[in-house]
Amino acid sequence: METAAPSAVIVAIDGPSGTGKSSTSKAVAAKLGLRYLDTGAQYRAITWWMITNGIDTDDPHAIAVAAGKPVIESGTDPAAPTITVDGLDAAGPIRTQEVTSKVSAVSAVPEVRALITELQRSIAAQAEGGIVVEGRDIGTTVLPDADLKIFLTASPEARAARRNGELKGKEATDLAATQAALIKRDAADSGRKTSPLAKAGDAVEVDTTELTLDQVIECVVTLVEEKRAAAE
Ligand SMILES: Nc1ncnc2c1ncn2[C@@H]1O[C@H](COP(=O)(O)OP(=O)(O)OP(=O)(O)O)[C@@H](O)[C@H]1O
Ligand SMILES: Nc1ccn([C@@H]2O[C@H](COP(=O)(O)O)[C@@H](O)[C@H]2O)c(=O)n1
Repeated sequence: METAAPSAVIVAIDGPSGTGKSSTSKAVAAKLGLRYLDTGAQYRAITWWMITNGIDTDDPHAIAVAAGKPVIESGTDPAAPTITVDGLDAAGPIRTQEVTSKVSAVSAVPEVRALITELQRSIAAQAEGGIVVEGRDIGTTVLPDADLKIFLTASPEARAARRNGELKGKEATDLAATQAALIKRDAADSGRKTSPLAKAGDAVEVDTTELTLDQVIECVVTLVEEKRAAAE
């Protein structure tokens, strides 16, 4: 007798910066044979395009006018996610401090959000076996009908320590400065008018402060498996 393939499942993972969304989402998708979409990378990519094309990132009107110009493509293999802008690999350039400091202003522009949201929905719709999509507004706005919504949190201290662990040897690692920068970005992302960073009413909140990454992954895998079992 043939065993039926598990049903396609759409998982939305949101939360503030440094809570473990990318690491968790990639690992969960890989373990469960799902696709993976990093929506922050898409907002970073459009921000990088604005910077390299001389658009003033403090001018929402200029950003809105240019928003439709870049072609952003995301590869959704969790083992090797990709991001290109106009066919160019943007994976490195989108992680610079300059992009990180400007991305909240660019992502707050409604025209940018409308375009990127449409792109995200079309990628999710094409993921036949299911997908894990991570960001800030996935459960609330992009995929409000997701099968499972998770909202990751962690204390600012834990998040800053994790970020500094990543930067060690590459850039200055002033813990207080790292913490201040991530709190500032969260405040901008939570305070914008159009689809701010927020927990969906039906999301499961997981505080990762005292958990290892493996424990968070295991917790989310279990929640997905429970959803799948309930749907059978
Ligand atoms: N539970 C955890 N315990 C310890 N370190 C963790 C944990 N979860 C994630 N990390 C580490 O913290 C760092 C940030 O994680 P990650 O990039 O996944 O967060 P994020 O929420 O996607 O951040 P951002 O929104 O800023 O992209 C990574 O170096 C990751 O390995
Ligand atoms: N759904 C999302 C995802 C991200 N953003 C914006 O992009 C920034 C970068 O996100 P990272 O996850 O790569 O750190 C983030 O600070 C937001 O400004 C968003 O608006 N919506």
